[in-house]
Amino acid sequence: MSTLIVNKLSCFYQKNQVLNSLDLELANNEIVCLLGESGCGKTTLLRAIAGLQLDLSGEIQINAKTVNNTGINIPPEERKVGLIFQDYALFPHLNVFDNIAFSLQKLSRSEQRKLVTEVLTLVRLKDYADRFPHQLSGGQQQRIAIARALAYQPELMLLDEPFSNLDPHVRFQLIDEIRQLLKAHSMSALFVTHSKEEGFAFADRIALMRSGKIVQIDTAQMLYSHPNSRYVADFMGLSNYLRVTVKDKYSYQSDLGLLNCNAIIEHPINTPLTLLLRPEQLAVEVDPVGKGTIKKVDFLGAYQHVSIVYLSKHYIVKQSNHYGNCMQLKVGDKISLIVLSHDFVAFQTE
Ligand SMILES: Nc1ncnc2c1ncn2[C@@H]1O[C@H](COP(=O)(O)OP(=O)(O)OP(=O)(O)O)[C@@H](O)[C@H]1O
Repeated sequence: MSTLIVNKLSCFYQKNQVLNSLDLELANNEIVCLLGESGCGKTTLLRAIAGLQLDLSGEIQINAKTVNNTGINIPPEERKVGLIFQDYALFPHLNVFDNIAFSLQKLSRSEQRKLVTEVLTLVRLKDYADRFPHQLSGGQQQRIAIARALAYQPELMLLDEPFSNLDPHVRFQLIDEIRQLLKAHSMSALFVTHSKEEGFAFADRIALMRSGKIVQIDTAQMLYSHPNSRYVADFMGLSNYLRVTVKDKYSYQSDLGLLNCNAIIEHPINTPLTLLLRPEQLAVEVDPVGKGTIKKVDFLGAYQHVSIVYLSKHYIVKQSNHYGNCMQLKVGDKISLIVLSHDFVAFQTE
């Protein structure tokens, strides 16, 4: 069963369409990350699911219950979603205990005490119940915000850039902890971030948004290695593009020679296509009669990026520094450029 189904969801701010017939499905116990350029509608989508957004059309189901559709708009407090924001949103005048107990007012004091202790234990801050928010570090405040959301026993967690105020060391430790916590409690989560690295570390799948739509949803590995468009390819990492024509079912003809494919090419012979070549799918060899010239070498420790012009086209090649032996390439060196064997991704030539 799915925890969340979003079906043809559209949203307008005045005449400005921010969500455009968007579809999304989260399986039980699945964590999905929404990535996309600023302004593409990520926060609006979270707000719509939480019940905080007006002017919606389309359907939203949470655990098979329709919370939004024509004539249906279940209020936020009845949707059983936990919300966690970037700024923690703790009440500054309440201590940790009361911050968490705030949404538990229907319970008796002893029930509240039991639940608060339980969730504080989960986030490893059992001894902090009497502290006030200003007496906690950013990471601790965020864990309290998470404890408060957990105490509410939500069916779905919605997290809007929850880690962006934290320094990198605390951030990735917390990402790891919260992921384990959500998984241990079989909870699904939808998570907004600007950071691909956070998305990779936290989510099972990444949904890449553009102009109010999800353009591809898959594991981070698939989005990187098998993007369905140049937009996704470029968003996920550095890309080189090479014009090719289909020579036969198993090979392409290109400026870099004949490229043999592992899989059958579905396009007819002579179709012009554009191949995606990640920098690590290329290699260089110093060659005094090579057709390429090195323009720049950026040494980055474990690897280096080598910028090349080959037959008037620019390429970036990544060289791993496996044994501290990054090749001693110099600007101006003549080289030949080699395409390493891999599963090719080809797009229609624009
Ligand atoms: N209250 C509002 N009134 C009018 N337009 C709004 C309002 N809130 C957001 N928008 C517009 O809706 C679009 C989507 O905003 P949203 O905050 O969902 O984007 P986002 O992808 O979360 O952006 P960011 O990554 O910068 O946080 C933007 O163009 C924004 O300017």
